[in-house]
Amino acid sequence: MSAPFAIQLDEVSLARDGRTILDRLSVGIPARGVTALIGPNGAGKSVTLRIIDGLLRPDSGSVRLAPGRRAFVFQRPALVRASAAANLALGLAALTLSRRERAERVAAALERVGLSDRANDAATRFSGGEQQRLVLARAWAMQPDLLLLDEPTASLDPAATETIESLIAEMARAGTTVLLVSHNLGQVARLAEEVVVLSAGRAAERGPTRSVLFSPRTAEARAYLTGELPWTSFAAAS
Ligand SMILES: Nc1ncnc2c1ncn2[C@@H]1O[C@H](COP(=O)(O)OP(=O)(O)OP(=O)(O)O)[C@@H](O)[C@H]1O
Repeated sequence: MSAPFAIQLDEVSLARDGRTILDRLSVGIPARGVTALIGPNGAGKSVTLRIIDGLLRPDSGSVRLAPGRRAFVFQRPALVRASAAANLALGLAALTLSRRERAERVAAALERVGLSDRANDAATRFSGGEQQRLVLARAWAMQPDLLLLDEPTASLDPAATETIESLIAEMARAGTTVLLVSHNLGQVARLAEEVVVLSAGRAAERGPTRSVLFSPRTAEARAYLTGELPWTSFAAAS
């Protein structure tokens, strides 16, 4: 794998029910910082994350990952019917930690997302925003080398969004490779250094966040961004 990339997809294709979902997708994700994967509904963003995580196997092409621990935060929080603390401890089960270290990490993670007083409450009864804070706390406690995020703040209130964004930024600063799927372009601008625009299962464009968001070079990226940034179309109309 070329040194600066933590993830390298080469000519990855996937079809389902006779429809092409990924079309010889080739893209490298830098080891450092946050990379955002953006693009219209159905472009193949979630499928790409699932392939990277090994949940889906492509029909052809290769996926190479730098070695290390992965954490995947789904759009809908995946929690078991147990307390918040137990859900966090489960996330740490694969790590070699003493009982005391595990308890300390669980407590620190709950504290980090402002849920210390909810440690013993049933996680599946938490509100959507609380559940999402909890799954992010679980990922944080795992100290992963690679963090895959699928619209982690969709439907969260501004305060919860802020907490989650600061956690993501902190993990990236600590050396975690972050790949973020988001339609929230403000969030993409706040967090990501690099942006990849996916369109119809191909990487239509990639580059530094500001240049992709504000000066897209391709028709696919422009079409997506015009739809997503209303002020762009207002500017064009005036
Ligand atoms: N298991 C599956 N079987 C059949 N089709 C699938 C399957 N998984 C995904 N697809 C299709 O693949 C396409 C890409 O889906 P994906 O969820 O990756 O889109 P996305 O870019 O994440 O979109 P969104 O922004 O709406 O979340 C969609 O048309 C979807 O219907």
